[in-house]
Amino acid sequence: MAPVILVLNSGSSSIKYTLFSGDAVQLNGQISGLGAQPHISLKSHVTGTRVDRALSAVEGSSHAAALAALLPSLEQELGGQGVDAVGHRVVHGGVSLTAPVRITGEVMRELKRLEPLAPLHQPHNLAGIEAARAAFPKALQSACFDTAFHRNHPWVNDTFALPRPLYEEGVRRYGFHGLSYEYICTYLKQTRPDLYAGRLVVAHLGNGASMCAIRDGQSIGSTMGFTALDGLPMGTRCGQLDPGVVLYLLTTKGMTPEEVSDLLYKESGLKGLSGISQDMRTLTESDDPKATEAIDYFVFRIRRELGAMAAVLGGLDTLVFTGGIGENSVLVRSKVCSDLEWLGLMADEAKNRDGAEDISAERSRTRILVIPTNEEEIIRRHTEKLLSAETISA
Ligand SMILES: Nc1ncnc2c1ncn2[C@@H]1O[C@H](COP(=O)(O)OP(=O)(O)O)[C@@H](O)[C@H]1O
Ligand SMILES: CC(=O)OP(=O)(O)O
Ligand SMILES: [Mg+2]
Repeated sequence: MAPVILVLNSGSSSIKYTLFSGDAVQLNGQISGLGAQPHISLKSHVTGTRVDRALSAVEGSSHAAALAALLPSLEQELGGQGVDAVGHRVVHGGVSLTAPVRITGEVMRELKRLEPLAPLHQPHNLAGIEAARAAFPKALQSACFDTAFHRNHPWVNDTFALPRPLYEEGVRRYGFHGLSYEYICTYLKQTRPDLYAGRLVVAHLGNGASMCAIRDGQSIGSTMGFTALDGLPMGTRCGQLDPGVVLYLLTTKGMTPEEVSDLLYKESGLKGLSGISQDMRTLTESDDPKATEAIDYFVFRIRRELGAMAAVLGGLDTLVFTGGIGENSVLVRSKVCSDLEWLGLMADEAKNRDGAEDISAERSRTRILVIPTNEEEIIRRHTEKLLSAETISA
């Protein structure tokens, strides 16, 4: 029988979920607006059931409560069939968790220790795990890490120029969005092996955003570092910042560490620059010059990193756009790709507008692709492997 696997991607204000039977999606959806205006949407690809409603304040009061609200629909869908495994996206795996694992007490302790390094994500990832353990006590629970994809990147990309003992205790550049990069790599390997074998840059542009230089399916360098604050500006995160600014905020301005953390994680990026919104759609529709400036800064940083990555790779064969903005924003893709003929890169504006997978102009030496990411599918594959390894050894 095909294993039944539930995949949970618990974010700061949302839980995205997909129920798989084997590799077929049986049901998917998300609970959004946790802590504000909680809402559940769900679509069954088997029975056609749809749910689209606001959750009550009680149902939306925590990740556990929200998962409990989802259970009746899941149980109805399963019709008495059990869930064999629950696969979780976990943003930070640190130095030691470098591959998907079955979640044990020891794993949970290590993940908890890493919470300060991913305050927007890790506590919610762990809340999702606790809730799933209570709801599906017999199922295998697996953790798949955003950091794992980068663990073998070169040392020069792994370290900061700080005294060595700090590196030894784990102050390193980890890199994130690894499940998304892994998905793009497996997709390219299957569909365009020639491009997979070349010099590749993937721009994962969502609410969180990062870029990764890839060779033969291996991360060579990424824009995110010790935490998911570094690199590109994001919805509410600052991206690359002179550490002197942090010292200034703490000393001259006398801000507390919590205030600085909130400023850098929740009030900066597109939201901080525009003063309007963290949402790229809202900024694109706005005619306020600050919205345009926020988009321009976002694009400027992407182009800067693209140049740096092309230098690290010794050239560029393929640029892939993915993530909510990368997949949907015609404007951002167009601005990123403008005047890059020197890099052999030219977009075809009609293809860009029409939603083609390959949006490069005929005479572009570098291919420009738009590929929807699928972190859930990667988590399913890893979880299924753990499940079958345990069945064999049992
Ligand atoms: N049609 C669109 N045009 C421009 N931006 C879009 C569009 N659809 C989604 N986005 C942007 O994608 C971002 C969310 O990306 P997503 O990858 O879904 O986020 P998350 O990191 O939370 O999973 C938001 O900034 C949103 O505005
Ligand atoms: C790591 C990270 O930034 O994740 P997300 O894009 O889901 O916020
Ligand atoms: Mg994301």
